[in-house]
Amino acid sequence: MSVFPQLSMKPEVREHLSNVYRGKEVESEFDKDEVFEALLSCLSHPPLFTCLRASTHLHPLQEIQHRLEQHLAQQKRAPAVYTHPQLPDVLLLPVHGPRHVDLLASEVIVGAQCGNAVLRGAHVFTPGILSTPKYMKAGDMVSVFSDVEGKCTRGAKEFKGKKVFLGNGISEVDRSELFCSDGPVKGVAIRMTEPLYQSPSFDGVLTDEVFLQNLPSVVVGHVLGPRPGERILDMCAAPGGKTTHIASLMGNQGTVVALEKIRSKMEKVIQNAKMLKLDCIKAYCCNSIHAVSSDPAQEYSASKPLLIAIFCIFVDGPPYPEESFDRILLDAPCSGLGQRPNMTYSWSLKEVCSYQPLQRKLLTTAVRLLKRGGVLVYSTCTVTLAENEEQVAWALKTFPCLTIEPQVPHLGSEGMQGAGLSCDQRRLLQRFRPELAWRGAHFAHSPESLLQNANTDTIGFFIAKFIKNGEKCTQA
Ligand SMILES: C[S@@+](CC[C@H](N)C(=O)[O-])C[C@H]1O[C@@H](n2cnc3c(N)ncnc32)[C@H](O)[C@@H]1O
Repeated sequence: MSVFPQLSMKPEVREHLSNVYRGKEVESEFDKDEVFEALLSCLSHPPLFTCLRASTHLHPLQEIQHRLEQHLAQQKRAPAVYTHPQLPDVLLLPVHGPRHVDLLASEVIVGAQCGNAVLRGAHVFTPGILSTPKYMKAGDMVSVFSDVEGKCTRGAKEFKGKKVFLGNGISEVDRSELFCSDGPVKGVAIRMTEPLYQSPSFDGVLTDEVFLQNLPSVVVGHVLGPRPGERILDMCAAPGGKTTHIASLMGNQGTVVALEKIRSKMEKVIQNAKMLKLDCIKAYCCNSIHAVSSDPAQEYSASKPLLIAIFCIFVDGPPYPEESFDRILLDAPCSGLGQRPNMTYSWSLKEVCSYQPLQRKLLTTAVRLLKRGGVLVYSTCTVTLAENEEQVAWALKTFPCLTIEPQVPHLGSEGMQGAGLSCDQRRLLQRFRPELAWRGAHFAHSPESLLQNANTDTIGFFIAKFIKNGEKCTQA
């Protein structure tokens, strides 16, 4: 059963995407039109599981699983907590839904982003609320809707536009506390008691032991394969999900340099590193395109005052000499079309297409910073060819020293056709394609049948692993 409308997008973006999935080059055992329709449907629904990465650098997985089960047992509908058969630091909680929930007379409208979070188990926090009934008081039962097209004005008392039902909850605030001149009170505004998709809220739960992370993102850390004592670069780090995973896999031994262009986001990386007790992470605010210096001494003295230069060297901040990292992760900024759930994608085709050149600049810096014999992992959470397979084809052509390598674990599908890669090359890539397993409702019966879909009913995601070979890498 599909309860939500398909992901809607500008016709030009839809056509662009449709060409990827229905293109002539694409040979498919499935009906291409059905696969494309399934993609648009599954993207507007939440994935089958909530995935938690366990802090196995601090405690054994089973201990964390046990503590989580105990914690959840205090909630009314405690879901089972499964371990993942191939990922030693993952706990999976099935998401149940869509459930039957009766509509109530009082309606609260939340922004689309807040709505997406509610579908993944969150309560409604005050900044997410756009509209409430005129006389809403703390203690009132309300139905919560998402303003999927972004048309509702903040402070409205009703909304007649397109909205999607998310479930029922109990208000913890009066309306007057939400829309006052000095901003809303902080914290939870609506506690979701009957969500359409049932999944526990993890706000403030075992904060140093579990970290909410999509399953393909956890796979990225394992594919990178960091080892204790290595020097690793995460070029686009915030909020630090993958940075902290890398540091955890290294047993907090070695150095993980985390770069992030936006300062406030970089601070989130620091917070997460602290929360998970990972002090081998060194985070800096930096545009990673400029993170390489061919001659560090010259770079420091020519472009920075001496004191800043000495400070940079002392704190190990960017820029870095060529070939100075054992492994590099480029979890690139991207068009984000694989994110779930998402009911409206508002970007223009120009915006979607703007990422390919940026990703190429970042890839170029990554290749320069990587040691010979080192590993580069490139990943995105989008489903376009241009940002995924086409980037791999471009990188192989531009940097003859790069080869693509098998990935362990390989839980997704192979890379898609249409970018000129050979069959063997595509087999080495990893694409998570939820559309291939899309069934609609999340009510599998046995744990086995449920877990069978854990690796497929995920967000849309792409991973490529490269090795930089012996020869000095000059751009072709
Ligand atoms: C896909 S997100 C990274 C998610 C992160 N790896 C994680 O798992 O938590 C991409 C991040 O790259 C940052 N970013 C974009 N352009 C950048 C650049 N030129 N240099 C450094 N960071 C950049 C964005 O601000 C964003 O936080």
